[in-house]
Amino acid sequence: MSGELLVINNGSSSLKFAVFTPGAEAEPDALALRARGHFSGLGGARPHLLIRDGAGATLTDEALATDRVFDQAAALQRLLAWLEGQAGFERIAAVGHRVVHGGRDYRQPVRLDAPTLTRLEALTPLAPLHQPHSLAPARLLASLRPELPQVACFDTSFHSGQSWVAQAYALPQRLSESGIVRYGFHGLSYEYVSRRLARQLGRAETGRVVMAHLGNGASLCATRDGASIASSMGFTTLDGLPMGTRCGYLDPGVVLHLLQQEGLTPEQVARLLYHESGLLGVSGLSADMRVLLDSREDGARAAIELFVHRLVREIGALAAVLGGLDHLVFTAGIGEHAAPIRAAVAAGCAWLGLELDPAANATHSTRISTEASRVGAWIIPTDEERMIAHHTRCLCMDPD
Ligand SMILES: Nc1ncnc2c1ncn2[C@@H]1O[C@H](COP(=O)(O)OP(=O)(O)O)[C@@H](O)[C@H]1O
Ligand SMILES: CC(=O)OP(=O)(O)O
Ligand SMILES: [Mg+2]
Repeated sequence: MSGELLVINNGSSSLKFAVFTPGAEAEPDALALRARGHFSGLGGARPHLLIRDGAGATLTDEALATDRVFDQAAALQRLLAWLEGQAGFERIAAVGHRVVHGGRDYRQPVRLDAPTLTRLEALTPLAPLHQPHSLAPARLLASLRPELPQVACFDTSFHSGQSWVAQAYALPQRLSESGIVRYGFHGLSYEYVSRRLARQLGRAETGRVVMAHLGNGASLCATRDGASIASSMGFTTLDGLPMGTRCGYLDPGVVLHLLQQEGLTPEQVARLLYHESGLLGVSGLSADMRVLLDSREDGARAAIELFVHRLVREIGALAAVLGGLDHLVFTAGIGEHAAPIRAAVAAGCAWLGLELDPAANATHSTRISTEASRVGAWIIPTDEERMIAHHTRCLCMDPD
């Protein structure tokens, strides 16, 4: 395939993108990064755009217009204008999108045509913060360049081979059969990190691994020799760990209580659980871990304590499912950058045989456990965009 690959990773308040040139080999590492960009603070008071070239040099670093709401749609228009001015939109040969939910029907990356887009849009209630933002750019691009191949890469695919028992809820069978099961998310990140860990260890048999993707959304994934065994996220992106603004797992009785006793509407409950809970709700201060770590307020400390407690508890549960733990891997914004969080989690995992190397942790080294540690602890920066570019390349070169 000649031409470049555009990757769009659209989140609830951010849009990340990247441009890659495919190499001769169909390997993620063979893709040459041309540029990487990040629109942040979308829909808020301080939208911002940062673009770097493949070598990391800054191409654009600007505050975006605040005289009107700068949202995902505005970000996409700005991205297209930038592409025109740079390599030229015409040189883009295919576009890969991160789509959070593939539901029951999509277990692998898929070419996006009109019926597929419609089917994926129907999954919006299961990932309301993500699904619409992922699919809107695909619709716009399809209208601007109908001949341009577009590919959807799913967060859920990596987990689709889990055993039924890892996926099932203890609900009547007809509900499980209708698709109310655990799907798991952040799969593109886990797929990439898992490959990097294998590279670090020099073998594909990575053993019993728990990966912690700790960003705005946060989840854990247990793998055995690279295959997903269990995940902390379930049917929707609300489950599992507390996140920036999401509550994580909750007694379903709380939802019933809010609806029946407190008289909240379903929309109010959704707003509470998706947007007003998690680190933001507990701290009463911020969803941003940097702000919480810098704060001396009691709320900030409580939010961090709860976040770490739930992480340690869930890592223990996944270690039990794996029958032990060989490696613990940290990734995404908090996992890659927040040394105090990693230190607290590692302390809570000492009973599993994890011994942290504090100096390596403080300097964000790749391996952060001591030589003597029975469990290896690692920081492996994620690259969802590279993984999406890889799948897009594979699908557009070989439609089977
Ligand atoms: N240096 C840092 N120290 C602590 N937390 C950080 C740091 N840098 C980023 N983070 C946290 O990472 C989170 C965002 O992670 P990221 O992976 O970029 O999220 P997403 O891709 O889901 O938008 C935020 O909570 C942010 O505070
Ligand atoms: C699935 C999910 O929560 O994604 P993100 O971390 O990008 O919000
Ligand atoms: Mg993310």
